[in-house]
Amino acid sequence: MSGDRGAGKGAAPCHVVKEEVIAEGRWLKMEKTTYVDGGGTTRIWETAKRTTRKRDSCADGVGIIAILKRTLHIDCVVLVKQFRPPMGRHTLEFPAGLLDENESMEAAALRELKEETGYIGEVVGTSPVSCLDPGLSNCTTHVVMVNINGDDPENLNPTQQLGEAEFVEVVLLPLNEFQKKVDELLQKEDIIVDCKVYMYAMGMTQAVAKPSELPVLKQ
Ligand SMILES: Nc1nc(=O)[nH]c2c1ncn2[C@H]1C[C@H](O)[C@@H](COP(=O)(O)OP(=O)(O)O)O1
Repeated sequence: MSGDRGAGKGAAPCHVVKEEVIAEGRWLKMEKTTYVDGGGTTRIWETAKRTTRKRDSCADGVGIIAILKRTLHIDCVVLVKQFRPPMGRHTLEFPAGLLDENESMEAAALRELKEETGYIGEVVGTSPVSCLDPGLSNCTTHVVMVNINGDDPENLNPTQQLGEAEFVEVVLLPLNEFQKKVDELLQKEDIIVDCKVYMYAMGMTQAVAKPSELPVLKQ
């Protein structure tokens, strides 16, 4: 991006001046953030934060892209459906959860996957710390890629380890038709899909799109 208002060369250094807590609960707080914008003007932003972020941690939690691999089966993406009070309805999400004190993202991902789905997996990739809704909050996550060996005896009858107030349904959708199957589920049920899940679905569709679908080759 070029010009005076961009965040690049020549822009005034944007920075936060102060953060004042306006309201605080058990899990969340709201702050008034005073900052200097790219034009050098001091402004106010309303910011939501989790109260649970651990000291020395730059992430609040982990999200898990878990692929269930079984002999003679199409690979499946492991999703969870649960009632989310802020949405007032059920959501379709990747398994996810908050980091415990001194817990690595890999350990948190495998723990949350076991708790929410019953599956035991193996970490095959991790994302850098990434923001979730930066216009609203400082919430951050690591996305952790996990493979599940569905032929392993410990994964034949997966048993969730849910807390008393947790009601999580596991949903398996085939990777090769992922976007189509998500769309079908959304048509059938009154649920809302998490943005990360739908972006993954769109990305998978794009990744397997045939060269003949390029506009220049389409006749
Ligand atoms: N914003 C929240 N409000 C609550 O009233 N309770 C909350 C909030 N965020 C988390 N929690 C509670 C719910 C669970 O008991 C624990 C841990 O949640 P976790 O499983 O790690 O994460 P999610 O799957 O994203 O809920 O925190």
